[in-house]
Amino acid sequence: MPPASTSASTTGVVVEPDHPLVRHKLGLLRDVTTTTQMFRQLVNELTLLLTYEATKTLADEEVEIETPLERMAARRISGKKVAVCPILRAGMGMLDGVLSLIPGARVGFIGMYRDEETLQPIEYFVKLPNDIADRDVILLDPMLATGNSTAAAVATVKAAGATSVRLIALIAAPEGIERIHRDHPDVAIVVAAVDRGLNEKGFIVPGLGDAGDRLYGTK
Ligand SMILES: O=P(O)(O)OC[C@H]1O[C@H](OP(=O)(O)OP(=O)(O)O)[C@H](O)[C@@H]1O
Ligand SMILES: O=c1cc[nH]c(=O)[nH]1
Ligand SMILES: [Mg+2]
Repeated sequence: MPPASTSASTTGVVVEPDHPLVRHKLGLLRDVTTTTQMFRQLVNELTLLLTYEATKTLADEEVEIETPLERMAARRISGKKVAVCPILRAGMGMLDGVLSLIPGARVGFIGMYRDEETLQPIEYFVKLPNDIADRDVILLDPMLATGNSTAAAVATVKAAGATSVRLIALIAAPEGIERIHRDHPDVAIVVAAVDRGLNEKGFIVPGLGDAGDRLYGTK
């Protein structure tokens, strides 16, 4: 018998789905010979798989429905609605993947790039749903490197009233995870892989390079 209502805490959890499809697609994504077109498609597919993981803790409840044959108890997502917030640019590549599974989600945008010298984030655009305080927020960014950008984005949505925040990323460095755990221990992280670390320029190694440039064919 399923519970009448489910709602699990996501506090501080790092989920790395152990799945052959995730491993296979991530290997293709990292490969330097992968084309822009293929890269975009893989980001979309990986995001779909990670969204399945990231939404496992959304609350659901019992509802009575009628099939063509009889009445039955079904389950329906309850409680807060979702706001998806990509961190521009690279997070935009993940947006359609989430929206194809949660088509009714509201979308907020956080424009941010990291200064190449200081590795500090520079915010250049923010547009969030007015009722973000009442929503489960899913932040999207393929790369969690130093964690400076994600930490700033979490602060931005919290300043707007958000109290439930998750991050979906594709690759993280241990340094980035530590940073989020330290500054925002309530934020759950779902990531396809945690890599070895950062190089002297703050890039994740082995990583995949610059996610935004690979998504959009810049540089
Ligand atoms: O964890 P951090 O050290 O902050 O690094 C990660 C950030 O760097 C990349 O964005 P970038 O600055 O390249 O902007 P872009 O998406 O416009 O390319 C990436 O998409 C993250 O936002
Ligand atoms: O490895 C990295 C680090 C930051 N941003 C990226 O796109 N890649
Ligand atoms: Mg970039």
